[in-house]
Amino acid sequence: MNPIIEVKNVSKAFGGLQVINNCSIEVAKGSITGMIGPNGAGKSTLFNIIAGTLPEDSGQILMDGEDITHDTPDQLFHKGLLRTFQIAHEFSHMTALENLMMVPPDQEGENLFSTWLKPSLVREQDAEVRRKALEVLDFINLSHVKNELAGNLSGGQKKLLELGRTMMTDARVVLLDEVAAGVNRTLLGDLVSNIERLNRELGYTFLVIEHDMDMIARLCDPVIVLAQGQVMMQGTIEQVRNNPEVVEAYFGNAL
Ligand SMILES: Nc1ncnc2c1ncn2[C@@H]1O[C@H](COP(=O)(O)OP(=O)(O)OP(=O)(O)O)[C@@H](O)[C@H]1O
Repeated sequence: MNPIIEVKNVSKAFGGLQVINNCSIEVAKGSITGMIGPNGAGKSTLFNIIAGTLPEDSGQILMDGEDITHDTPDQLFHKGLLRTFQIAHEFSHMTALENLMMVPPDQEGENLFSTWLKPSLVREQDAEVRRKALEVLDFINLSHVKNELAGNLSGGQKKLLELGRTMMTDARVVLLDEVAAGVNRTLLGDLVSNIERLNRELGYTFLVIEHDMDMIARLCDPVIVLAQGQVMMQGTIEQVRNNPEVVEAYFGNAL
């Protein structure tokens, strides 16, 4: 396997609570890797550590063999490692199109000095960003709501827009945290097929935390089961479902 992300012996405690316990995982390049586990298993904590928003106590994280353990979220963004976030409150007053156009870093148009010095360059870049944003809206099937305020979109459309935001940069690895929550079944289908297309057509690698087992089953291979801050097992969803220890100890009849 050719890992794009390697988590090596990472530990994290909150006060006296050891939440991540010498945990190691590998995410294969080009995979859609799922991460499941009972409440409190440490999934979000591990995500936050990988995404650079929470410091680990010990251990190392590599991306394509390069040490990214101490990178900030901004540095990771520039390296193509992104995490989807809910559309922040301030962005809910912007249209879907504007939300996408906000994403690219280092936009010349945002720099007053360059606006004044190189107006034609800024206009060209604005046009380019707009063209890309329209393409992304088309890809995620949201063209019909491009001028709608993001705050007025349905839960599922917001999730699609969040996914679209990752397409405005050259993402390589996308961390998805519970994207299925609150999304109706029809839009969930759209979301799943868009994730698959991004994976297949643009080569995105995904690491997905999800409680929705249907979504995990449709999308993810392999699936990592986290329990008490450690990997309990890793395998196909079938192997996970057929592992009596996993089922009995952690999921009851949920699988
Ligand atoms: N900032 C924090 N301070 C103190 N304890 C925390 C903090 N963040 C998480 N925890 C604790 O760490 C443990 C793991 O939480 P985490 O959110 O990583 O689990 P999870 O697997 O994502 O759970 P869920 O499926 O419920 O989202 C929990 O007991 C939680 O209460």
